[in-house]
Amino acid sequence: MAENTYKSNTFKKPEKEKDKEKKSKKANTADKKPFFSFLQDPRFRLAAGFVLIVSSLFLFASFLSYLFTGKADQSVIEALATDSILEAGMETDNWVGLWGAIVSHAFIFRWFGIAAFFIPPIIFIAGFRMVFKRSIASLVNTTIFSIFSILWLSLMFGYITLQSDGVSEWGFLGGGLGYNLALVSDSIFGWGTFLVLILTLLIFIIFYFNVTAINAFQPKEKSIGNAAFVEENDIESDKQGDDKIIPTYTDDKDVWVDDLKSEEIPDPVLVAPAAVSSSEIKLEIEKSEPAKNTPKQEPVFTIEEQLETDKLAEQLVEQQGAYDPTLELSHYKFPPLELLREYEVGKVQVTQEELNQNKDRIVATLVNFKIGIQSIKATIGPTVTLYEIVPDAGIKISRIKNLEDDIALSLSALGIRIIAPIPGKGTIGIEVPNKNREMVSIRSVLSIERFQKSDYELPIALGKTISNEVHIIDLAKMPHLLVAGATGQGKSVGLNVILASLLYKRHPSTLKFVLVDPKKVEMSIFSKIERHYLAKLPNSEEAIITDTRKVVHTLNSLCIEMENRYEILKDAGARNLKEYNTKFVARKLNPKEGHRFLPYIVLVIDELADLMMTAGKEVETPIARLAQLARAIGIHLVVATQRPSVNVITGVIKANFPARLSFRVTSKVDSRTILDAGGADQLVGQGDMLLSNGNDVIRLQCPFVDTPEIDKVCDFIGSQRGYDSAYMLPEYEGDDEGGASDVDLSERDALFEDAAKLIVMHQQGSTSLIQRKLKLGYNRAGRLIDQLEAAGIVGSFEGSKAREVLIKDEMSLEQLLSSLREKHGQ
Ligand SMILES: Nc1ncnc2c1ncn2[C@@H]1O[C@H](COP(=O)(O)OP(=O)(O)OP(=O)(O)O)[C@@H](O)[C@H]1O
Repeated sequence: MAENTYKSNTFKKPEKEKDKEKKSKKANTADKKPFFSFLQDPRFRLAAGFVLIVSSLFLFASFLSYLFTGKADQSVIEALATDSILEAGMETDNWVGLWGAIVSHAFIFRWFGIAAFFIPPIIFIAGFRMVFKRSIASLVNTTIFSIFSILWLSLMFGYITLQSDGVSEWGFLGGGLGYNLALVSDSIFGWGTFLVLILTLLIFIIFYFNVTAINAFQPKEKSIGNAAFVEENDIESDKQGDDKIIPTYTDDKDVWVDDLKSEEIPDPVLVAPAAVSSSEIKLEIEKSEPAKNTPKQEPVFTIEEQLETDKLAEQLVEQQGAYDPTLELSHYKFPPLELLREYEVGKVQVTQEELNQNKDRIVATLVNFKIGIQSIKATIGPTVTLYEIVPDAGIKISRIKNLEDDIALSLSALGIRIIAPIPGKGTIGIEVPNKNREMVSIRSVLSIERFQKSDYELPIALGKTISNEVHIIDLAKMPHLLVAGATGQGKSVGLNVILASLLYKRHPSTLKFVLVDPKKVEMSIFSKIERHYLAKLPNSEEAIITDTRKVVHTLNSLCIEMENRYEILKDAGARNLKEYNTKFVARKLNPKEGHRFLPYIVLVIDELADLMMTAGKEVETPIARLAQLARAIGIHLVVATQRPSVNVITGVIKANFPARLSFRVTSKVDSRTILDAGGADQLVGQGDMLLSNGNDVIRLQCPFVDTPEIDKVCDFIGSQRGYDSAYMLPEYEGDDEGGASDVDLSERDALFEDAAKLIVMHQQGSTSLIQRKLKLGYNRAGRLIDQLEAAGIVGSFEGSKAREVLIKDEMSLEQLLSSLREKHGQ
C-alpha cells in the first residue's frame, strides 16, 4: 500500500544504493556527533568568543606597539635563547610585554610585515559573532579580503625592499614572507613583478566586488567601482518609495531580506554584495551559472535570495527582531479606562420580595392552566430575571409557550419572553424584566480581565448575559454583524460600544474603520481619530462618509481592496490575513514585491435603510460581495438598520450575515426578518438585545456609553501623534459621473420636453415625479432625467436629495428647448 502511495515520476535509486547511502550517512553522523558536539555547546561558544575578542585586541596592541618598539625589542628576542624569560621580559619595551614582542616580531618581521594588521579584525569579528550572535561584518568576506591584502601587500613591500638594495630600514613592511615571495617573483618575472601585482589587484577587484562591466564612459549609468553602493542607494530609494505607503520602513532597525545585503556593507573597505555566513557564500558560488542570465543591476542577489529567503528571514528576525507594525506609532498609548464613566447605580436591585412575587405569579398562572411544575429557579440578570422551570413529566412544551401573554398579564409586565426549552438544559425559561434594571457601564465590561487579556483578533465586549457574565465576541470570526432595532432602542450606543471595544484593544496600525453615516451626525465624533484609525478614499476630504454617492464609491473601492488583498495573499501563499501578517512579521515577505502589513478593516454602516432606498442595488451588490468574500482578507462589516424590512435586509444580504444582533423592534415580522425568530419585539429597549449566531439566540444587555465618553476617548487618541493621513483605500472610478455626459441629445426621448416642463413647473428634479406624472417605468424616467441633466435643466445626482433644478422659469426653458431643436435640427 505504502509503496503505491509514494510512487512518482521522479528517478528512483536502486534499493541497494539507497541502503548503502543510508548506512554511510549513519556512520558519518555517528562518527562526527560525539566528537564535535562540544562545538554546539553555547557555553563553549561564549567562552571561545571572549578568548577571540581578547586575543584580537592583544594582537592589535602588540602590532601597534611594534611600530614604535619593534626595533628595540628585536635584540631581546634574538637573545631569548640565552637569556632567561624573566630577564627578557624586563627588557622588553612592547606595550603588551614579552609575549607581545614575540608575537609581533613573528607576525610582522618574520611573516607578513605591516599587512599583519589585517589579522586582528578577522579574529575580532569571529569572536564578536560568537558572543553577541550578531555580525558586524561578513566573516568570510573579511577573511578573503584580508588574505589577499596580506599576500599582495607583503609581496609589494617585499619587492620594494628588494629593489632598494636589500633589507632597508623599512624592510619589516613586507615581512619575511614578502621578501621571499619577492625574491621568487623577481627571479621569474623580473621587473614584470609590478605588472603581476597590478594584474592580480585588478582580478581581485573584479571578483570580489562583482564587477561585470566597465561603463565609465557612459556617465548616466552606474559606475563599476560603486556597484555595491549603487545597489545600496537603490535599496534606500526603494525604501523611501515604500515609505509613502507604510512609512514605518524608514526605521533603522527595519531591515528586510534584500536590505540584508546593504546592511552587510559596514564600511567602504569591505564592500561586499552579500553574505552573512559562510554557508551563503558557498551557495553564491554554486549558483554563479544562472546568475549570468540575470540583469546587470542585480546579478547574484536575486537568485540567492529566492533560494534563501526563509533562511535569511530567520537570520534577520534573529538579528533585528520580528517586524513590528506598531513601530511608527511606537509611543501610541491606548486610552485609559479612567476616561469612561463609572456609574454608581451599577448593582442589581432586584429584591427578594420581587423575586417571590414573580415566582408565585408564574406558578399560579401555570397551575391555572393545569401545568404542574417540579422546581423553579431564578437567575438575576442586569435587565431581566430568568425563571427556569422544570415542568411535570408529560407536559407539552408548546402549551407553556402559548401562555406567554397570560403570564405577561398576570405579572403585569411587558417584555416577557419564554424560551422553551433552554438550549442545552432540560428546562423552560421565562424571562421577566426587572423593576429596577442595572446600568451596565462600558467601563465595567472593558475592565474585566477576560477582555483585557483576550487574544481574539477583533474582540468586542458586546454586553452582559442573563447570568451577569460579560459576553465577548470576536468580530473576525462572526465574520460580519447585522444590527437592527427600532429608533431609540440603543443601536447607536451599541455601535459606539463596538467601536470603543476595538479602540481599546487594537493598535492603529492593525485596524482601520470605514465609517458610513447617512444620518450625518451620529459618527462625526470619530473624525478626530482620522489619522489613527480611519480609512478613506483618496481625494476625499471627510473620512466619515455621509453622502450616498460616496458610499457607493467607497463600497466599490473596498471591493477593489479586497481583490488586491486576495492577490497579495495568493502571492504570499497565505490563506487568510492572520497567516499573511504572521509571515510578514517574520520578514518572510518582501515589501519591495508589494507586500505590506495589512490592517483589519471594519466597515460600519449606521443606517442601511437610507442607503437601500436611495441607491438600491448599487449598495446591495458590493455589500453582498464583501460579506461573501471579505472575511479571509480581514474586511468585516457591521451594518445597522432601523427598518429590518425585507426590502432593506434582502435575501442576499441576510444570507451573508450569519451573526445578527437585534435591539427592540416594533413587530414580530421585523423580529423574524432579522433573527429568523420572534422575540426581538418583546425586548424592553434601552440596550436590551438578542444576539443570534446561527442557531443560538442569547439575550444580552448592551453596555451604555455616552457621547461625552466617546468624545474623551477620541480626544485622547486624536491628541497623540498619528499617521500623515487616513489609511488610503484604492481609487474607484465610478461610472455614474459619465452618465449624463454620455447622453446624446440628438436622440432625445419623445417625452423629453414634457418631462422638462414638468420638472421646471414643480421645481423638483426627481425621477419619481416623472414616473408618476408621465406614467413611465423607472428605466425610461431614469433615461429622461439623464437627458435633462445633459441639457443643463437639472443638476447632478445628489444622493438622497432631489436634483437641483437649474432652469427657474418656463420662459428660460422655452429658450433652451428651441436652441436644442435648432442645434440638433429637429
Ligand atoms: N445600553 C444602554 N443602557 C442604557 N440605556 C441605553 C442603552 N442604550 C441606549 N440607551 C438609552 O436609549 C437612548 C437611545 O439610544 P440610541 O441613541 O442608541 O438609539 P438608536 O437606536 O440609535 O436610535 P436612532 O435609530 O433614532 O438613532 C439613549 O439615549 C439612552 O438613554
